Amino acid sequence: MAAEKKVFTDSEFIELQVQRYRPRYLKEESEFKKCTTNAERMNFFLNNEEEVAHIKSKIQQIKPHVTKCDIRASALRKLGNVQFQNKNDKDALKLYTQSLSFAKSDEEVSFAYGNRSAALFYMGFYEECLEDIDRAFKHGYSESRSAKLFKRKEDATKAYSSRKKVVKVKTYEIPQSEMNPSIQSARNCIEIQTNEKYGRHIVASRDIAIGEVLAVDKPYAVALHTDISSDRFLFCHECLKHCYNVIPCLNCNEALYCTEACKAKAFQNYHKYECLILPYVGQLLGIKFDFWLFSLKITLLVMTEEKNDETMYRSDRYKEISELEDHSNADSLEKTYVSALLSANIFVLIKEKIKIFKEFVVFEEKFKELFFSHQQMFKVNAVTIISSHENDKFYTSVTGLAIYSFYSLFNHSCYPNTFWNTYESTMVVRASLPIKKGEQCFISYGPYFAYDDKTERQKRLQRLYRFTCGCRACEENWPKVTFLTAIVDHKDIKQVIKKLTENQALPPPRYILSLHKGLETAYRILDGTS
Ligand SMILES: C[S@@+](CC[C@H](N)C(=O)[O-])C[C@H]1O[C@@H](n2cnc3c(N)ncnc32)[C@H](O)[C@@H]1O
Repeated sequence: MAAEKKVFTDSEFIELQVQRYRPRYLKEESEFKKCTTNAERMNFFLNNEEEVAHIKSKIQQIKPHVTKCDIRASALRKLGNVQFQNKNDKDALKLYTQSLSFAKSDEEVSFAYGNRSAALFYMGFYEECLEDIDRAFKHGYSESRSAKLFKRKEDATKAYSSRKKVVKVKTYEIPQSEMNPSIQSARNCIEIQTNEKYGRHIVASRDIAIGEVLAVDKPYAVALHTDISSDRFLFCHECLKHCYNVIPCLNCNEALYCTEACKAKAFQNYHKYECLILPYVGQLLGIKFDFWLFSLKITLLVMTEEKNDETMYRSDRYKEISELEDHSNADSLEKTYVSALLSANIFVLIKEKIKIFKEFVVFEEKFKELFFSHQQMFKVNAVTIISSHENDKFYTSVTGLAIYSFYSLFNHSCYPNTFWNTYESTMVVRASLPIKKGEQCFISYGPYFAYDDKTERQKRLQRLYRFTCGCRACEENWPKVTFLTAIVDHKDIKQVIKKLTENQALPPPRYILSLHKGLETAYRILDGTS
């Protein structure tokens, strides 16, 4: 379906739906206005028997997507063979993985692994190649073809042991001695404060030098985007790790994992439920909206989380997520109405297909409320993850979603003094300018004063995040500094980048360039420092 291929931002998606449901909203507006909580907003639709019956009948008419099918697996594998013969190894590899995701019988599974091992061999991923050969044999790879596979195993083993360069994903951990005693993900140079203007915010507890790491935050949860582009076959559904030889879920063809451990963890925690609605969710409303599956995942995680009353600000606990700002009441009533209506549809689908609420009426009420509240919270706090792989020649990127509890406390400035980048899904925040003790640490949520007018910036922040920016650049109405983009390669900028990356696990320099473009220069020019 064409609609599924387009990656909508949440606001674009909801805005389109708002137009669609306007006549109905206008009729029901005055009644809906009386709802004050997210549970009441969901129940506005779910307590309406006619509405629920209508949703159920739509669900009954859905023909679920085929999840496992040897004929399709074989066709995809053959398409992979064509790419392989044309030496397009990476395209071949993706098609073999797609084939694997559909493969039902052991024979098809073993062929897909066997063929993928050839693409991996020619791409130079010998370890992954050897893993796939073992998997092919485990699934009973046909004896008549085994000789080829044994030979590849021998060649890959030789090549693997004699290779010089090992590609390692860069990572960063805060050293034990520098850990913040009261914030799990922060270094001991920052603290959380609260004031009327900004709510909670991050402040330097000592002078911080340019390039210093402030926080290394792990997400509470992540989700691959639901766009069906073939890049999703190169990432782990559970941890977003980039992986050339993912293994499929046994039931569906959408979830693939980097290891058996990730597969088992995902299945146990949420995927055994998610898997049941995947063949339907895109068809019920004509689109598979990322926030629905992500919210389902977090709602299921919450239900099984162990209690932890520690006073430290934690990144791996739901309590912090539940306290994040959501500005539910700042959205227009019409948008809230439409979001609740769509969520109610998905909730009925969940109830029909997952059947986890049979005995737990209280659980069902809680689930319903959280399922909608999480989507409201994502609008302000969800982070798009871009994965890049500069270390190997098969560069690729994919977008996922993540939710971080500590990183979400950083406020925005159009003249930020920190920047972030992700290592797989770990978020590292560094100082891009020197920060004095007592100063607030800001990130940019998108707009920079150097490139956009104040009105444009404020409009964007209001539309996407529902607040009026009160940063220094906005309050003092700084002029744009567009010429800066022209000098990003100036040797002084290179010097700044060198300082930024010295002794750190290096973020790719192009990230710094694209994220901060000329801001370091702006800093030098405006404040006269270098
Ligand atoms: C991701 S949260 C940041 C943490 C938040 N201050 C809290 O107390 O949880 C984003 C919200 O912080 C506030 N905020 C962030 N940057 C701001 C700014 N430049 N001016 C005014 N308010 C801001 C807005 O309420 C915004 O919706």
